[in-house]
Amino acid sequence: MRTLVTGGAGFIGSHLVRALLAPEHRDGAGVSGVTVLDAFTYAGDERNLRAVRDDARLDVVHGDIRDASLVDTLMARHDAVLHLAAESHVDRSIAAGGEFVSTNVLGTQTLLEAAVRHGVDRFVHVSTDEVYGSVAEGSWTEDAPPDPNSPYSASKAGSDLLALAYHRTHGLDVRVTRCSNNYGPRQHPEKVVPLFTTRLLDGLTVPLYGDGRNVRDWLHVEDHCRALCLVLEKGLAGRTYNIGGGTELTNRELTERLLAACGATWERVEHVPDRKGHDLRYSVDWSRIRDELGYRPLRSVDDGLDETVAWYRNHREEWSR
Ligand SMILES: NC(=O)c1ccc[n+]([C@@H]2O[C@H](COP(=O)([O-])OP(=O)(O)OC[C@H]3O[C@@H](n4cnc5c(N)ncnc54)[C@H](O)[C@@H]3O)[C@@H](O)[C@H]2O)c1
Ligand SMILES: Cc1cn([C@H]2C[C@H](O)[C@@H](COP(=O)(O)OP(=O)(O)O[C@H]3O[C@H](CO)[C@@H](O)[C@H](O)[C@H]3O)O2)c(=O)[nH]c1=O
Repeated sequence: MRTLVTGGAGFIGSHLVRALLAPEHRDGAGVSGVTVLDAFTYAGDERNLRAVRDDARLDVVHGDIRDASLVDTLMARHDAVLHLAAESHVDRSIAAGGEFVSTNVLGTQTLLEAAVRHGVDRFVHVSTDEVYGSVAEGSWTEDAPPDPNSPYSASKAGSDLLALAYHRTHGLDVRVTRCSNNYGPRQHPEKVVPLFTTRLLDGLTVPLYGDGRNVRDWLHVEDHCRALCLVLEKGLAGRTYNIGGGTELTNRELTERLLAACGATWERVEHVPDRKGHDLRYSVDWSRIRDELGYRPLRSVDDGLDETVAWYRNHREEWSR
């Protein structure tokens, strides 16, 4: 199975490419080769793929998912698509939403059209728990209707609905995943874990939004990538799968752990005005992927965060952007 990974030079995409090319994974996923399609925006980075760049099974194409002609040419040569390319940062979508609609909605639609035209076997659309909106208590199942609040999450919800519509209308084998907050090595320092970690290691303060009581579920990027491989191998057409990490933390609790791991104290925390429309809590019920596909997270947040901080400490100079 020749697999096209969009956004494969980004944070999650590059971990996924490494997982797909790993020897222990080769047979299970039946992946014979991987093509990365990535526009190398500010979020894409050649260094993310350094570990696999000499692998003959990997082809990296610099290009845009909105380029219909390029997408058509590539789709003709692939059996499966793992679609991760997106504008991914909520704060940027609040500052300017245009690229979010353009890449996340229109880019996804461009890929879906070409996938139908070329009879692609499987199309895994990687989405987010943010499409459900905030939940005060309990957790959203896959049956909850989308109710997004930020321009980012609205653009992702639009792309999810389009993906499912191409399944219902054209019979395309689409599988949608909605995961919680990823963390791990090589994440862009705009996101809270690498932002706080790199700033603390550099002796700077960290900006905690509002009262810091917002809750996120934390998912190690390697657990997420294992889940995506399971969905690619064993998922069902037209089905949506929530993916969680199993540990919810308030931002204050997360900050506390990062301060400890970096050897810093609360004096380094700056309380700054809240994010506009800041969702209080995200939480997904991921029993479907557990019961149907056998997924469970293997990485504990305690070890995972410590390892992540250690990674940034060990790669500080190389990774300063
Ligand atoms: N990071 C998270 O916690 C998280 C959680 C849930 C879902 N997701 C979703 O997972 C996917 C990957 O997220 P990430 O954190 O790795 O994002 P990222 O910002 O690190 O990477 C996105 C990649 O997409 C590429 N890209 C952007 N626009 C493009 C375009 N028009 N054409 C081709 N490539 C383009 C970028 O160059 C980059 O390499 C996204 O779809 C995101 O919505 C992320
Ligand atoms: C950047 C930043 C963030 N925060 C807070 C806001 C959030 O409550 C929490 C996490 O913020 P971020 O790292 O930006 O992640 P969040 O907005 O939850 O969105 C992430 O997680 C989503 C999944 O839930 C993904 O779909 C998004 O692509 C990803 O960016 O930390 C701060 O307090 N200070 C900051 O400087």
